[in-house]
Amino acid sequence: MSDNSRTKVIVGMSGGVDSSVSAYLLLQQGYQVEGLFMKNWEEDDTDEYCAAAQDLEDAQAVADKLGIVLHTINFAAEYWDNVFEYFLAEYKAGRTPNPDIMCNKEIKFKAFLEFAAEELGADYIATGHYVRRRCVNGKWQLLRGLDGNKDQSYFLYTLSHEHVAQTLFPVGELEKPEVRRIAEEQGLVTADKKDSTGICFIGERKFKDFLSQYLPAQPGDIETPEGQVIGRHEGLMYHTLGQRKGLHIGGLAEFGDEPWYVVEKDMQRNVLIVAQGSDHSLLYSDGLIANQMHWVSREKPATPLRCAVKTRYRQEDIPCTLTYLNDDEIEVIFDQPQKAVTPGQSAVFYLGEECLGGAIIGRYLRR
Ligand SMILES: Nc1ncnc2c1ncn2[C@@H]1O[C@H](COP(=O)(O)OP(=O)(O)OP(=O)(O)O)[C@@H](O)[C@H]1O
Repeated sequence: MSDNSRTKVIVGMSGGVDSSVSAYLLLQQGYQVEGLFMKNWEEDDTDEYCAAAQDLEDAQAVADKLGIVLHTINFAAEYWDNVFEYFLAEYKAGRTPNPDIMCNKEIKFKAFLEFAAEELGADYIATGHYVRRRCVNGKWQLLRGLDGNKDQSYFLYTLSHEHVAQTLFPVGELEKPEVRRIAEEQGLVTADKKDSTGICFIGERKFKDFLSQYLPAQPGDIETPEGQVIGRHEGLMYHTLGQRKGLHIGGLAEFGDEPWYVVEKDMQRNVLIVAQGSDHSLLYSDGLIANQMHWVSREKPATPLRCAVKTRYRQEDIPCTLTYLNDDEIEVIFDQPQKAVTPGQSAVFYLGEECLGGAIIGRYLRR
């Protein structure tokens, strides 16, 4: 086994089970390990939602149990400027952003990485993400996590091969139940802690209440694709393409009982367009246009490229063909039409186990 005792690793410790076990595994592998807890969101006085204080307490308890130092850092200003402002601007433009992807790009693999390397003398950083890496011809590739249910590569496609070279992902080689088992066996307080869900700064609050604090809502009509007004919405930003829940349409005798789905947001007219039936043709797209294309390898592959794409986390792979339209914009054509392709979300590309990179969906294509 290689001698890791001179290699310093700073583990991002969130107070969750995955990063707790990551720290433990790195110690087992003989590294010099220290933890770093980040605070990215300032709560207001009455905030009972964000569990950051509890998370810090848990991270500290795990660090104490493992006998490692836990540092703390506040990146709330960076988070606000680079993640939250983006999140608001996207919603304002009628799109559905993914702040976790931006957080990985701007905070974990920028602010955190720089701080760990420059201030804490890290040779590597580590996180509890379920992804793996491999070195091919001197270049690091990002791979899906071994546990297909937990794979988090979708959220990490903005990494470069240099980022991947500098980061260890100890739990990416394990299945989640095994991670919990290790935590239990080692008596870590996080062993049974629930996985975090949703967007961290929103927590368990109602999304609508949260967003309305920051963006003024503009009510408008709900129309059928034929232009018949069948209801009112409270603001387009509260709705996502493909959404069924929360439309409050019903009891329209002439339309029958089939549920309604959002098929378009007409930003210019402030109209929400809905259609009936979970298989309505307007829910499907043949492809998409995306921009801000990023390749983990930083080298543009030759296109057209046959690969697989995910347009959402936890989606099955969709076989597709990717073609460049210009330096930054791509067109993706699916082999089979797909439901609810959503502007603002990311399209992430794979070749087998390798996550190649991704781009932000600008619009869907319908023939
Ligand atoms: N507040 C934080 N401070 C330090 N590192 C963090 C923080 N939040 C997340 N991370 C790092 O990013 C990884 C992935 O974060 P994510 O929010 O997806 O948590 P997770 O997959 O539920 O993992 P965990 O069980 O460790 O919380 C974590 O495992 C951890 O290494």
